[in-house]
Amino acid sequence: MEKLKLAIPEALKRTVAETTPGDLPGSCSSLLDFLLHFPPFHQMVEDLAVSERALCGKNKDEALQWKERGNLCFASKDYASALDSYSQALRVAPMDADNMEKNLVATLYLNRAFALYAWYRRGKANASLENYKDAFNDLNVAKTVELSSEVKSQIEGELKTLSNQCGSTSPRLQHTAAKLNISDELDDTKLQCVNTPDKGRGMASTNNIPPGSLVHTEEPFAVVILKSCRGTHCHYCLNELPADKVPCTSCSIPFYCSLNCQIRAGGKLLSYPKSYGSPKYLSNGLEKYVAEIILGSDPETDSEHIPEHRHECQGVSWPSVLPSEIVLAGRAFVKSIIQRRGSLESSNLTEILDLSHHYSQLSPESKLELHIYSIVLLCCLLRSSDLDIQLNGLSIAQVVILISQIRVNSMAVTRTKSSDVHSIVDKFGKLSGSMITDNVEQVKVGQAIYKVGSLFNHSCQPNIHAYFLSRTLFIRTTEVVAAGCPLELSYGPQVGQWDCKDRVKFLEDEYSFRCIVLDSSTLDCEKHKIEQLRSMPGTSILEPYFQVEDISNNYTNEVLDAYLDRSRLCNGNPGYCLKCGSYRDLETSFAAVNKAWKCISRLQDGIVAKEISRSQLSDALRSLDLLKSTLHAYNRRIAEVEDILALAFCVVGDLQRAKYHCLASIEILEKLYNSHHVVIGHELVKISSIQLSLNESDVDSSFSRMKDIFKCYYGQETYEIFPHI
Ligand SMILES: C[S@@+](CC[C@H](N)C(=O)[O-])C[C@H]1O[C@@H](n2cnc3c(N)ncnc32)[C@H](O)[C@@H]1O
Repeated sequence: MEKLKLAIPEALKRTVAETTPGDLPGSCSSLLDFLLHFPPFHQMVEDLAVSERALCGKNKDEALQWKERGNLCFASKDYASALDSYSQALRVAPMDADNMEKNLVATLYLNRAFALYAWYRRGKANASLENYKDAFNDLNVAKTVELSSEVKSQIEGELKTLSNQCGSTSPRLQHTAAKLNISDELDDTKLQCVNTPDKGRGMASTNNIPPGSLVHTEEPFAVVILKSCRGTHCHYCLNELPADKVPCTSCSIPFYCSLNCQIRAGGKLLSYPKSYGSPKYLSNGLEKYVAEIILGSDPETDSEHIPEHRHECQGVSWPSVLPSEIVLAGRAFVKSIIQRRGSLESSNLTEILDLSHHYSQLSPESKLELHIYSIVLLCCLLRSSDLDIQLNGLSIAQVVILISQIRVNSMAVTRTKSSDVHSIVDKFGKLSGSMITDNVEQVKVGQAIYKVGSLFNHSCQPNIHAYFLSRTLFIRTTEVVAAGCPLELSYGPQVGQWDCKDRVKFLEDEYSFRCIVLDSSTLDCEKHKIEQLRSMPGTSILEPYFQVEDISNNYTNEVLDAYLDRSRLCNGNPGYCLKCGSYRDLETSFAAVNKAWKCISRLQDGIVAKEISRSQLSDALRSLDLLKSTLHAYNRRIAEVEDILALAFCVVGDLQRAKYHCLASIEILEKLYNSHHVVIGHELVKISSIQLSLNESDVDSSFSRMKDIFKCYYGQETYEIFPHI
C-alpha cells in the first residue's frame, strides 16, 4: 500500500485530495488509469486474489502435521487439545471429494469423533474448556446411552463435580443461536424517521414509551468478524466457538459454531459423517441437542438469504489481509448486486446503502487511501466472484462512498464478558461458595451495518440502549420517552467512561460532529464542581481546573459564556486554587498522583498473578487516600480504585473490607450516573456476590435492584446475556 501511495504523482494526489463526492468518478477513473499502467499494482492484486498463490487455501501437509499433533494429544488423554488439533487439521485439509485427499478428511472427522466419542469425552473436553452448559448436556447423553450401571454412576459423580464447579463460577455464553420471541414485545411501539435541524435524519417515537421497552430489532445488512476474534468466535453468528467447531469447506480462514452457521455463511453443505448417529431413548431436550451437534439441524435457510462468505472463499488472501471495514464493504457491495440481480449501473453514489457519510470532511491522506482500497477491492471481487462487476470511475466512486458510509454507520457488535476470581480463590483455598464477580466488560467481536439501526443519532444523555444476541441488534428504552421525542444512543463507550475531551475527540474523529448535549451537561458538571470547591476548606483541587481549561481551549466563547463565569477563569492561573487563590505546586501534585497510580497498577498485577502481599495492599490504601485528597471526591478514577481494592480484598478473603470498598465505588458512580444506570447494575452484581458469600440478608434488596436495572436495559434477554445471574 505504501509503495503504491509513494508512486502516485503529486498532481494526481492533489486532485484526489480536493475531491467532493460529485467529482469522485473523475478522480477514481484517473487513479485507476495510473494504477493499471503500474506493474507493482498488478503484482499486488495477483498476490491478493489469485488462488494459485493463495495463502489461505487448503494445505494437505499442514493438515497432516495437525493430525499428528492431535494423535499425540489423544494418546496422552488431552482430549481438549486433540479436539482442537483435529479441528485445525480439518480447517486446512482439502475437502474436494474429487481429489485423493478425501480419505484424510474422513479420517480427521473420525478421529475427532473419537475425541468426542461416547459423549463422555466430549463432556470432559467441554468441561476443561469451561463450556459448562455443553459439558452438562454431553455427560447427560453419555449417562443415558451407557449400559453399564457402574459406569452410569461414575458419570453421575462427574456430573455432581461439574455442578459444584460451575455453581461457583459464571458459565460462558453458549454458542446456541439467539432464539427470539420478540414480536409481541415490539407490537406496541411505533418509530418514525424524522429530519432534525442539526443531526440529520434521526429516529423518534410516535407514542409514549415506558422504560425497558424493546423498540427495535434488526438483522445486519452485512457483518464481519474482527481479526482478533477469528480463532475464538463463530464467523457467522459471532458467538463463542464450541470444542467441535466447523471449518469452512474451501478455505482455511473461517470457523463456525455449527453446520447451520457454515451453510448460512458459505452456502455449501459439508458432507458430514453421520456414523455416530443419534442415540435412542433420549429426552426431547437432549435429542434436539444431539441432532444439533451431529447434523447441524435447524438450518434457517430462506430464499432471500445471501451467503456472505461465498465470494471470499477460494483460499485467496485478500479477505484476511485487507482491513475489516474493506472486507465488510465487499460483503455489502456483493449483497447489493445480488439483491438487484445485476450490476449497479447508476450515477447515484449513495445507492448501495442509503446512509449518511462525511467524505468531504476526510483528510487528503484518508481520501487517497479510500481511493486505493476501493480499486483494490473491486479488482479482488472481479477475480473472486462470478458477478457482473464493472471496473470504472463510477463503480469505484460507489465503493469509496460505501466505505465512507461504513465508517460513520457501522456498529461494533459486542459481547458481554464477565470474569471472576474463582480460579484465584481456588488456589488460595480461602473461600468457598459464591464469589465476587469481576468486571463485566463489553468485548468487540464484529463490525456490522444495520440499515435502520444506523438512523439512531447520538446523545451524551441517551434514552435508549443497544445490545446484541448473535448478530441481532436489540434496542431498548432506558427511560420514559414521550411521543415525538428523539430516540438517541450513546456512540462509543458509556457516558462517563471517558474524559470529556476524549469523547469530544472521538465523536469528531469518527463521526465528524460536536455533541451539543455533551457541551451543556459537561459544563453543568464542571460548574457544579466549582460550586463545591467554594464550600470546601482551603484545599486546592487539580481536576476541575484542568477540565475547565480544556473546554475553554476547545469551545467557542459564546457557548462558554452561557455556562461559566469567564472573569473567574481569566483571573485563574495554572496552579492557583479557583476558590481561595492559594498556590499549589502542580508538578509535585502530578508526580504524587502518578506514583499513586503505579501502586494501584502493582496491586492489579498482583491480582492477575494471584499473589497479593500485605505491602501491596497497604500501599494501595495509602494511594487511595492520596488520590482522594488531590482529585475531586467523585472522580471516576477513584471509583475504579475502590473497585480494584474490593477485588483485592476478595482475593485475600477479607470480604467485609471488599464490601466496604465496593459500596464506596457505588456511592461515587451514583453521583456520576443516575441510580438506575447499567453501570450501577454491574456494581450490584459484585456487591450481591459478596453479600451472598457473607450470608447477609440485605443481598435480596441488592439483587432485586440489580434485576430491575438489567430488565430495563436487556429485558427478557437478561438471562442470556448474564447467565450467571
Ligand atoms: C449513524 S449516523 C446517524 C444518522 C444520520 N443522522 C443520518 O442522517 O443518516 C451518524 C451521523 O449522524 C450525525 N449525528 C449523530 N448524532 C449527532 C449529534 N448528537 N450531533 C450532531 N450530529 C449527529 C453525524 O453526522 C454522524 O456522523
